[in-house]
Amino acid sequence: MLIVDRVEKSYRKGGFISSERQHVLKGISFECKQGECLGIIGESGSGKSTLGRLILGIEKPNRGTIWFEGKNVTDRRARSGNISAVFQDYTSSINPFYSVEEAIMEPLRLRKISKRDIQNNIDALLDQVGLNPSYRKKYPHDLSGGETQRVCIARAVSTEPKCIVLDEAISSLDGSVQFQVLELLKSLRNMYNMGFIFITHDIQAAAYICDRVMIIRNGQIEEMVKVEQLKDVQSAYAKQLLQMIMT
Ligand SMILES: Nc1ncnc2c1ncn2[C@@H]1O[C@H](COP(=O)(O)OP(=O)(O)OP(=O)(O)O)[C@@H](O)[C@H]1O
Repeated sequence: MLIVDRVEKSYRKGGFISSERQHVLKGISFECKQGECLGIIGESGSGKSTLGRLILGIEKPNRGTIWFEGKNVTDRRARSGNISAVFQDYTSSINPFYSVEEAIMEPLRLRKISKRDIQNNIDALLDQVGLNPSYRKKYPHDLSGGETQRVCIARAVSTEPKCIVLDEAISSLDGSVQFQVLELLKSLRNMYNMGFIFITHDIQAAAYICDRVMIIRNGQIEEMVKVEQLKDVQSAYAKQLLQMIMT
């Protein structure tokens, strides 16, 4: 489904006049199957979010290609409705002037779906994320963090994408709410057979939801392991990182 092929990304260091560049991703290649959940773990600044943005097609790689079902993700038609995202900062993910229903409707409006179907969809989506229809008319300031993130998730699944990039999507939530949202993601994944790219610092959350985990270091893949083998990682760096995250 998703093929990341020798992707490189660099940014200009120190403003527009500088010719020096910071190489953030240095030849990343991996594949992700339909319905698979791939965790991405790494130290702060290792390039996880940059990789997430490239998969979403928000930014372009300097070298290499990201293919989604045979099409380059930089082509909007390849990703439209097929790949969506949930970010850590749910407060800025939703327009504060949009009601819950308007926020969920946003991606659906771009598709040729009748108004009536959209309305019916909203109730079903709210139900799937554990919110009752009374939430339709609420605004972000009326919602708790967990409820807002549920709305973001409802919006992300509204087009029934094949893949969702979740970038630290549960990190800003309290412990018990984190678990509820993880459970929700797990059940939605089974319901829609969608794949997740799960970017996180939370090894326990990754172990709970992911099939495989990629450990990234300085813009390169250090190790890729099946979740059952997380405790048997090979490289000294991966061992140290996992130890550090767990304590
Ligand atoms: N738009 C940008 N312009 C310049 N530098 C950037 C840009 N985006 C990211 N970087 C740099 O790229 C590096 C990797 O950033 P990235 O956000 O991908 O790391 P990360 O692994 O997601 O970190 P964290 O866990 O802290 O979120 C950082 O040094 C960051 O400053």
